[in-house]
Amino acid sequence: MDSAAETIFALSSGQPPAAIGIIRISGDRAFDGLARLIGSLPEPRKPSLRRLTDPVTDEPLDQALVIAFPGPNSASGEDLAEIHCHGGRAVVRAIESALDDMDGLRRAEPGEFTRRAFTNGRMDLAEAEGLSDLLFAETEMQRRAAVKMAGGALSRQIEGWQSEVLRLSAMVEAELDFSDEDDVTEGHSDTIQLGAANVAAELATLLCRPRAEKLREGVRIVLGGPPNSGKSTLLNALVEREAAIVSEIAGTTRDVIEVPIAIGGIPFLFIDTAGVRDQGVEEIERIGINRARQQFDLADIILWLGPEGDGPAHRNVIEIGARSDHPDYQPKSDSIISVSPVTGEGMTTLVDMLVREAKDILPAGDEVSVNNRQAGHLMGAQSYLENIADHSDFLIIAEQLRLVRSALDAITGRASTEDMLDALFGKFCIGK
Ligand SMILES: Nc1nc2c(ncn2[C@@H]2O[C@H](COP(=O)(O)OP(=O)(O)OP(=O)(O)O)[C@@H](O)[C@H]2O)c(=O)[nH]1
Ligand SMILES: [K+]
Ligand SMILES: [Mg+2]
Repeated sequence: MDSAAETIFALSSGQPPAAIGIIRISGDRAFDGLARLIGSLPEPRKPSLRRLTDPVTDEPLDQALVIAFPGPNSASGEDLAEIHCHGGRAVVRAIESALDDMDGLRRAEPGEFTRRAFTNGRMDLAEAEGLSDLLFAETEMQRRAAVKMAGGALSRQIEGWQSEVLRLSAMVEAELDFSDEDDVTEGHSDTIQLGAANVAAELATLLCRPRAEKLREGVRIVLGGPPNSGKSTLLNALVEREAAIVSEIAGTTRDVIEVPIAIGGIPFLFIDTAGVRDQGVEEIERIGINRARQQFDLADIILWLGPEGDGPAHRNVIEIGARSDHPDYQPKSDSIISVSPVTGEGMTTLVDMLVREAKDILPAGDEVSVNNRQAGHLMGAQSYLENIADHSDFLIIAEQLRLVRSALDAITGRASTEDMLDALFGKFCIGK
C-alpha cells in the first residue's frame, strides 16, 4: 500500500501524564476508526462529548471530546479525527492500542501529519519550515520570526515574484512567436530587462538580511583575553551560573565553554576560551589556545578583556576594562567601559550594549528572513536574472526566466526532492 493511503494516528499533545491528551487520526479510515470507538460519528467540526469503548473487549476506555474534520479542509488535507481524552498514561495507551488493533491504521512517523498537509497542498515548504522553527522556538524573538514564516510571509513574497517572472516570460514568448516578422519592438526588450532587474534588486534586499539560522544558533559572543583577565568570572556573571571554573591560576580554562542564554528575548551563545599567551605554555594549554583562536574566527562579537588595542583582528570587537575593582586595574581610554562582576560596575551597560549589537546581527522581527537553504535558491534566481541583462537573444532570456521560476519553486517546495522532505519532516515530533 502507498504509505500516504494508510491511516495514521498519534498522540499530538505533550508527553503524558497531562490534564488532557489529544490523539489525532488522519486518512481514509480515520472516521471509521473513530466510529468504532464511540458508536456513531458526531456532526462534522462540532466537538461532542462521548464515551470511548474498546471495540474488541467492549471495555469502557474514557469519556472524551471528539471532533471530526472532513478532508480536504482539515489540517492534514485528509479526513482527520481528534480525540481529546484524559491525559493519563494508561488512558492514552489504551486508546492508542485499540486504534493499533484496527485494520489499516498504524502509528504515525515523526512529522507525518505535517508532511501530509504539505503533500495535500495545505501548506507549502516555506510555511512548513516556519512551523518547524516554531516548534523549536525557545526565545520570544525566535517565536515571532517563526510565526511569520509559518503564516506564509515569505511564500507570499515568492508568489509575487513568480507572477512577475511569469508576466516577463509571457512577453518573451510573444516576442519569440513574432520573431520571424520584422517589426520586433525594441521597447519590449527594455521592459523585460527592466522587469528582471527590479526582481533581482528585490531578491538582493532579502539576501542582505541576516539568515534565519542565526536566530536558532544565537549571537556568538566570544570572551577573549590573556590568562587571569577575568573571562570565566565575567561569563559566569553574564549567564548567572557557575558554568566555568574560576581560579587565580593562570591557564585555568582550556576547553571552549559554550552557554546558550536568552537576554530580553534575544538568543545569545556566550563562549569562554583559554587565555591567550605565548610564554610558558604546556601542551594542553596550547591546544586550548588554538581552540580559542578558532572561536575568534567564528564569533559575531569578540568581548576583549586584554590590553587595549591588542584584541584579535575581527570586524566586531568590544573592548572592556575588566576587573575594574581589582587593585592592579589600569584604566583604559575614556570610551572603554570599566566592568567588574564583583562590584557590578558596568554590567548593565555591557549587557545593553550586547543587546543593541545583537539586533543588527539577528533577523529583524518585522521583516521576512530566509534560511540558508532558501538563500541558496534565491542566489540562483538572482544570478539567472542578472544573466538577462547581458543578453538580447529572446531564446536565452526565456531559458533564464524558466530557471528563475524553478529556483523560486524550490523554495516553496513545488520542486522538492524526497531527501529534503525527509530531512525536514523527520525533525518534527511524532503527532505533528
Ligand atoms: N577583584 C576582582 N577579581 C576578579 C574579577 N574577575 C576575576 N577576578 C579574579 O581573577 C582571577 C582570574 O579569574 P578568571 O575568571 O579565572 O580569569 P580567566 O581570564 O578566565 O583566566 P584563565 O581561564 O586562566 O585564562 C580569579 O582569582 C578571580 O577571582 C573582578 O572583576 N574583580
Ligand atoms: K584563571
Ligand atoms: Mg577562564
